[in-house]
Amino acid sequence: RLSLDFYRQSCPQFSKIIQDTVTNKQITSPTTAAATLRLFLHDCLPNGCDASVLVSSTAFNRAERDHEINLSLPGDGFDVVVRAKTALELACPNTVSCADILAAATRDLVVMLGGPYYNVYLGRRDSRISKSSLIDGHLPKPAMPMSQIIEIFSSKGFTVEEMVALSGAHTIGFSHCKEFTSDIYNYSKSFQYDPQYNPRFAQGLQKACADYRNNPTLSVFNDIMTPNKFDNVYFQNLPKGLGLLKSDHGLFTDPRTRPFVEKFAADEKSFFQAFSQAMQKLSLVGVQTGRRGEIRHRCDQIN
Ligand code: HEM
Ligand SMILES: [Ca+2]
Ligand SMILES: [Ca+2]
Repeated sequence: RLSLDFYRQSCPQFSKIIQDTVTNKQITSPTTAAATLRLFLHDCLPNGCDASVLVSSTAFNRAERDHEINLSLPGDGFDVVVRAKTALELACPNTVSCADILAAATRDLVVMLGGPYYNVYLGRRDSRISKSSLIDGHLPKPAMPMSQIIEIFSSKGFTVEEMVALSGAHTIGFSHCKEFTSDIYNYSKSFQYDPQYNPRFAQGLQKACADYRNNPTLSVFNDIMTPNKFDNVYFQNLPKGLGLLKSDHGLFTDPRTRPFVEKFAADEKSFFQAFSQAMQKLSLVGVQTGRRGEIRHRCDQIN
């Protein structure tokens, strides 16, 4: 019951307001696109694309946002949604859901960085719950075995190829040192690193992260070659040992995922096609429509 022109009558300025907000925000804060794309994933995998990740905790409820895995979600992703919501409430009060804003803003930001356009169907409603305790097991972590990562995505209806395509999101953005230092910076093995890393890359990472215990904000680009461009270079990096996270390497070493890494590395068009199709599918996971859920007045608060 979602549709492309859901707001045609009720909020004809919808697309333009999102587009303007996103453009301004990305120009002033270039980390916004990656921040928002990851935020969208972290909304959609646990209990569907329903803006549950945007809700702030209260004295009575520990919200998803305060789950450990969500603490590193950057403020810019939340901020761009709030800005669009503020503008949309002025133009069309009580009409547009935060979940639709996040879905549409993510698409527009991917396109701004050179990624493919895909259709975002609209009419999602916002969740009336957000519980930190419901997150476990729904989001992938770099140290998980590939089987478990595949299982998380397949439980939401994604094939292995779609999972690999979605992981191409790591063509932009960055990761904090603590997400990969156990692999490149293993003191007990006297500076040995996981052999899947290119040795010079591993040394570079050791240097960049040398002080990460004192400075937990230290971070490294996911795609060291073209960190701000949405392209297929992420996949070209993996066979060279230039993947950052253990899960990135895993996509190349695991025989189930490797053929897709090779295909997307060789052919950007096929990556873009698979990514757009999988993103459109991601944007439909578990959506609430009709009279379920609500249109939140504020994206960080259940009505
Ligand atoms: C396959 C399993 C995946 C794992 C284990 C994983 C894990 C991670 C981790 C640990 C980070 C670093 C976060 C930080 O330190 O702040 C990260 C960053 C990121 N992830 Fe993933 N991810 C996966 C798949 C995906 C998918 C499917 C998407 C989107 C469709 C995605 C989008 C992003 C983006 C855009 C960033 C950069 C965030 C930023 O720069 O602010 N990831 N991921
Ligand atoms: Ca959600
Ligand atoms: Ca890139």
